[in-house]
Formats: sequence, structure tokens, C-alpha cells
Amino acid sequence: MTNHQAGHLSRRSLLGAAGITGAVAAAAGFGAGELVEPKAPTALTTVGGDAVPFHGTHQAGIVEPMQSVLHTAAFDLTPGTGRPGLTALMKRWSVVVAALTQGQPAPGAREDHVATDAGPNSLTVTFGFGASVFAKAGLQARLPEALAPLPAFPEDQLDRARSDGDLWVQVCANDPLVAFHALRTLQREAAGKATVRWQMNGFSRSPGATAHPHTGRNLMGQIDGTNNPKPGDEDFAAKVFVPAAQAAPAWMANGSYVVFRRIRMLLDSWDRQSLTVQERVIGRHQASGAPLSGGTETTPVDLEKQNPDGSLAIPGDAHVRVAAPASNQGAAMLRRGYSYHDGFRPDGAPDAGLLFIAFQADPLTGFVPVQRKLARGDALSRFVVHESSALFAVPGGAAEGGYVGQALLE
Ligand SMILES: C=CC1=C(C)c2cc3[nH]c(cc4nc(cc5[nH]c(cc1n2)c(C)c5CCC(=O)O)C(CCC(=O)O)=C4C)c(C)c3C=C
Ligand SMILES: [Fe+2]
Repeated sequence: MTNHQAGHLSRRSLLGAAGITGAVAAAAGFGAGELVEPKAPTALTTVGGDAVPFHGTHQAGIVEPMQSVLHTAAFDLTPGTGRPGLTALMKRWSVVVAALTQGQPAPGAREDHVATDAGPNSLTVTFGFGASVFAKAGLQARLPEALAPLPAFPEDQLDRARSDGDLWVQVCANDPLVAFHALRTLQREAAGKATVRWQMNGFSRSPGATAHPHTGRNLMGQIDGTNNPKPGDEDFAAKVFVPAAQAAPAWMANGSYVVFRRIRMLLDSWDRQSLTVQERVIGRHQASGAPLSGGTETTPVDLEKQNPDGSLAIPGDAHVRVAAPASNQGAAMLRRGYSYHDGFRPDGAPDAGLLFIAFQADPLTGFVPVQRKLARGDALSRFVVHESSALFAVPGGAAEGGYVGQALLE
């Protein structure tokens, strides 16, 4: 039993006792609640103490379970930074992140105490390079073909100021102060070399929020992420990471490509649909996440299954049908999206949706064909608007004493 559960139980039993004595308490002139002893302070739990290694074959923040808080930002190099400045920045960012992810202060930086006592809280920081940085740093010869600009998809309403960028950072943690502190530290360390181009904030379920942990939900209420490739799958690495042996360019060995899309949900319109319509749009039951073809959340989707009247159990334009690898020559990606809410728009509608983040070995055989198909025939597209877009090369992880991007920059 965790400290939290113990606290909860003792409070519940105390409340039970208070129920019995409530009448006596009221008669004595104070509420029954006041008889409840304050909960004992909870020590730093395993949530706060959890640390994810920074060094490794792959960067952290890709295969790890999602944390509850996301900050993601793109930086542009300041004029004149060039390759030496970029190299110095990646070295410095790596040193700082290696420390912060282990709950240590950033070496050589003034301690601001924003995250003091908070523990590492599963902090991960993932770095990427956008196509635009290669010319600025004199690295055109090392630009991966896979970083070719994403095509324009029908119905895209992209804000270019909140798209693309030279460098990408994804900061994830199970504590908002830890996440903010990491992002702010990265920004400070970039002074004179790079400035923030855009920044967005996302959230997911808190660790321990449910006694039956399952795949998280998005702001439409759906369980989202069920049919993601799983780290235990035989072909997981081939789908998500650039194989070291055949990496082209070689510096992308063990790296990945991340597609970022800010996708606003038209929640007022969504809320006006019946549950039946909502479930047919996705092809899964809302409460359980089970496919409309039957079973439980984890039952494989049966795209052939028919209803007694001969109609398809999973409609022809259902999101899971159109997005499925089976409908896209096996195209797959690891989705690690976060919800966002940026208040309300002038018309009163929530400015909210999904910060879609998907890692794959090659976007040209991952995201691009799937999004092409979704943009043409996905029932969900009536309820979403793609507002920002970016593609970044995410190099492999740093070795002890090394830094992210070393193979590119040296
Ligand atoms: C181009 C790729 C995709 C975009 C963009 C996208 C947006 C998007 N998706 C949901 C909600 C769900 N998606 C689900 C499954 C799913 N989605 C994609 C791809 C994109 N989604 C894939 C490849 C899959 C898996 C398909 C399969 O193999 O079955 C699901 C079902 C649960 C799950 O498997 O994750 C939901 C729910 C939203 C709301 C959204 C844009 C806002
Ligand atoms: Fe999806």
C-alpha cells in the first residue's frame, strides 16, 4: 500500500467514525469534518523520485510511458550562430539535461529553486533538428532525405509562425514545476545562440490517477493510443528507429523522425453528436475503447466484420479503419500525443485539442501516407483542424560524456 492509499483509508475510516459522532459534534457547536485529523504529510513518493536515464542508444522521451506534463518548443538559431555555436549549444543542453533528469542541479548554472525538492519526476528531454538548421550550420551535405517538407494536406489551416523551426525540444515530466524548470533552463542556456520560435503546453493523465491504469484518454473522451506499436513487438524498433546498420545519413543511426501537429478539436460540434455517431466516427466504443467489431480494448480490430444487416461493423470512413496499417501498406508510427487547452476562442469554443506527436523510422512511409488518406476519407476530419505542423530528425541518444547530435556535428 502506498502512503497515499494509507492516508486515504485512514481518512475514510475517520470520516466513518465522524458519521457516528456527527450529531454529538453538531450539538457541541463544531462540524464533524473538524474532528478529522489532518492527513500526515506525505514524503517524496516514488513518482517524484523516478528518474529516466538521459544517456543511451535512443533518446529518452520516445518509448517511455507518457508523463503527465508536456512542454514542447521549437528554437531558431540566432543569426551568426553557425555550426560552432550550435555544437556548443547541444553540448551545454546535454550536460544540463543529464543532470536535471537525475534530479541534480544544472552544473554551472545559477540555482533558481523552481524545482528544488521536487525530484526528477521522470523528466525527459528529447531534442530534434529541423530541415532549416542544416543550411544555417553549413551542414547541407548531411540533410536527411526524410526531412523533406511534409506535403500540404487538404483542409490544413497551418499557422507558419507556430510551425517548423531549427531545433525541437520535448520536455515531459510528472510535475509541472519540474517540467517548467527544465524548459526555462534550456531557454536560458540558449541565450545568444537560439530563441524560442513557438512553444506549446500539453497534459495527460496523472500517474496513479486510476487504480486500473490503461491507455490515456483525449479531450473527445476516447481511449487514444491502444493500437500503438508496443516495445515488446518484434518489429517495434524497425517501425520507430532508424536502423544503425543501414542509416542514411549515418549520423541518424538509432534516431527517429518526429511529426508534430497541433490539431484543434471542434468540441462544440463533437458534443452535439450522439454517442452512436461518435463511436462510428472512430470505430471504437467510447467508454471501453473496444473496437466496434467486438471484444475488449486490446482485441485486434476486425476490419472485415459485418453487422447482421451486412453493413461493416467498423464503418468505411471510421478513423481506425482509415489510419490502420492494414489500410496503408503497413505504415505505422508511435503516437505520443498530449491534450492541450489554451482557453476559449472569441466565439466561446474551447481552444483545445491534441498535440499530435508521432515517432517513426521514416515519415515518408509512416505519417505521410496515413495523413494523406485521413485528409481524404476520415470521418474524424469533420471535427478537427490541423493548425501547426513540423518535422524533426531526432538523433540517437548520447553516450556518457557525449552529447545529442554529436555524430552530426563532429
Ligand atoms: C496521421 C496520423 C494520425 C493523426 C493525425 C491522428 C489524429 C487523431 N487521432 C485521434 C484519435 C484516435 N486515433 C486512434 C487510432 C489511430 N490513429 C492513428 C493515426 C493518426 N491519428 C493511427 C495510426 C491509429 C491506429 C489505428 C489502428 O491501427 O487501429 C484511436 C483509436 C485508439 C488507438 O488505437 O489509439 C483514437 C481514439 C484524434 C482525436 C486525432 C486528432 C485530434
Ligand atoms: Fe488517430
